[in-house]
Amino acid sequence: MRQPLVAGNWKMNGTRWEAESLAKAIKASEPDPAQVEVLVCPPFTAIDCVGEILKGSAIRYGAQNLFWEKSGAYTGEVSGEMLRDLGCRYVILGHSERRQYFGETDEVVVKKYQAAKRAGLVPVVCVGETESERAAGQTEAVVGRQIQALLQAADPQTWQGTVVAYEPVWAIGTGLTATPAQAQEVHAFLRRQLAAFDEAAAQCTRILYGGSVKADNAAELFAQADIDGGLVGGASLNAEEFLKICAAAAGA
Ligand SMILES: O=C[C@H](O)COP(=O)(O)O
Repeated sequence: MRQPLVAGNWKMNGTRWEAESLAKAIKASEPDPAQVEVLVCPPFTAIDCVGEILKGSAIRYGAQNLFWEKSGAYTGEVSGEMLRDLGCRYVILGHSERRQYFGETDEVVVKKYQAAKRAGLVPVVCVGETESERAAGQTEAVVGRQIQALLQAADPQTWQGTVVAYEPVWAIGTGLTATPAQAQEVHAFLRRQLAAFDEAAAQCTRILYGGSVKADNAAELFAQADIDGGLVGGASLNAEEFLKICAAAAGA
């Protein structure tokens, strides 16, 4: 039995004051942690203050990226060890926006995965195809390449906890959600890849869906057998909407 996880990716949004207000509002109506695990990933600048707000709560917080070295002359970068020092439990890796705007390759994502594990962070590794790749019938080829790059470098002994997020690029921030059937098909494909890597990993790994998840479509997505929660962008910036999505996961 996999515990549902709903993760809010706040992306590059919000002042510290706005982040505090959002965290307070989510904490005020905190979902039952026995039913759903809730994670928020503020921008680096707000991690510390959100962590303070969330003290005493079961809501987890994490980051949206890291650099793979522990420390050194890497201007502008932040290491996994620094994130742990801030109390982060999770880190999102390989988001399509990082692949698209910052040139992150599968190789870079693997290095970041290994750095997250070294630092004791739980990686949330994102995969997903573009609209043209889907139209060309390449969804499994693209998503398969992305997950295989990771699995070939990973060790089943240390995989435990790792979260995978399927985010079709064409559904991110567009209002176009994959249908539950489309999402389930890719999630089942990913779970088969995990089974070939390690049967226990296939059973335990939470595979989240991301891409225009909203309160009104969350329940039918989360009802799919291989969808274990969501990675939520825009809708995670509104506490009421985000909490409804968490409630949908709790009830799945
Ligand atoms: O990380 C979250 C995803 O990019 C989804 O974003 P969205 O919910 O705004 O489509």
